Amino acid sequence: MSGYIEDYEVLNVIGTGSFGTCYKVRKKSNGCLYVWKAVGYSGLSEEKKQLLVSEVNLLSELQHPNIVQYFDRVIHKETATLYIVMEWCKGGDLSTLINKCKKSSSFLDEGFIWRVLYQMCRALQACHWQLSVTVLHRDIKPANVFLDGAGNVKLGDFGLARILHDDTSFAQTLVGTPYYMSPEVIKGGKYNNKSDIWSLGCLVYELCSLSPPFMGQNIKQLALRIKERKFSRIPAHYSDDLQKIISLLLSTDHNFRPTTEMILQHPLVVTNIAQET
Ligand SMILES: CNC(=O)c1c(C)[nH]c(/C=C2\C(=O)Nc3ccc(Cl)cc32)c1C
Repeated sequence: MSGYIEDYEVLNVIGTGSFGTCYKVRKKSNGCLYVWKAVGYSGLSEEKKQLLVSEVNLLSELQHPNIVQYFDRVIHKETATLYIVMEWCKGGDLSTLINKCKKSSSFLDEGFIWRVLYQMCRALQACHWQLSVTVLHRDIKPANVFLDGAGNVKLGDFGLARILHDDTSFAQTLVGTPYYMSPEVIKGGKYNNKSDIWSLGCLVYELCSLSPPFMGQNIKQLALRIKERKFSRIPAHYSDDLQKIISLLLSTDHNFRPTTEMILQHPLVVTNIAQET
């Protein structure tokens, strides 16, 4: 399905993510709110343009309560812009939530953090196994996790980095600081499903500590910290169970990192999620 830009009323800019600007829009035919991400494709080869459209078509097949739903795509040839129309998440993103906690010197509730872990695992499970091909998110971070109005946590903004940028290696990460980059990718290895699990571990850690587990003054120092895998315990008021599950997700060897299924069935998760529902 492909719509037209005239189908939508642009309300305001809500952010600039990887490879594009996001706008809050209203669809004229039903009055519903959506977000569209404007991605310029003028600099892409014909092959990459086809890849981009097929990638968006693949993502539109990903239908899951914990994945931001792709609804439509609009190709505006006059400006060589692809508009990707996605679900409106009225609760905003986790990066904004973390910044609010920092400003108010407060912490997120442990129960909320367990719910984020659980629902993000469900989202990754769908990405990794639901379709005929494995979809790796490749850019899990607080700014790409959203909250709807019903307490659901949603993974969004699938970094189209693999298409829009040739090299997603550590050294070539041009958009932001790669705090969540996994050890195997730093060493030049292939990004794999377990790399998403590492990033999820970094995300859960940051929800607790309001800072990433690994930081550095520069890319080189950050890479060293990640490879050394030394990180402080999450704040003392959070449970040992949460500390243990984060430590498991941050296993240096990706072979020892659990799959989404193993996490969802892990006794620590089952016990703590049962208390939440
Ligand atoms: C302060 N943040 C907001 O107000 C906010 C709200 C209420 N929603 C969003 C962002 C999105 C949103 O609501 N749906 C989205 C789908 C894809 C992407 Cl890349 C972003 C969004 C934002 C940034």
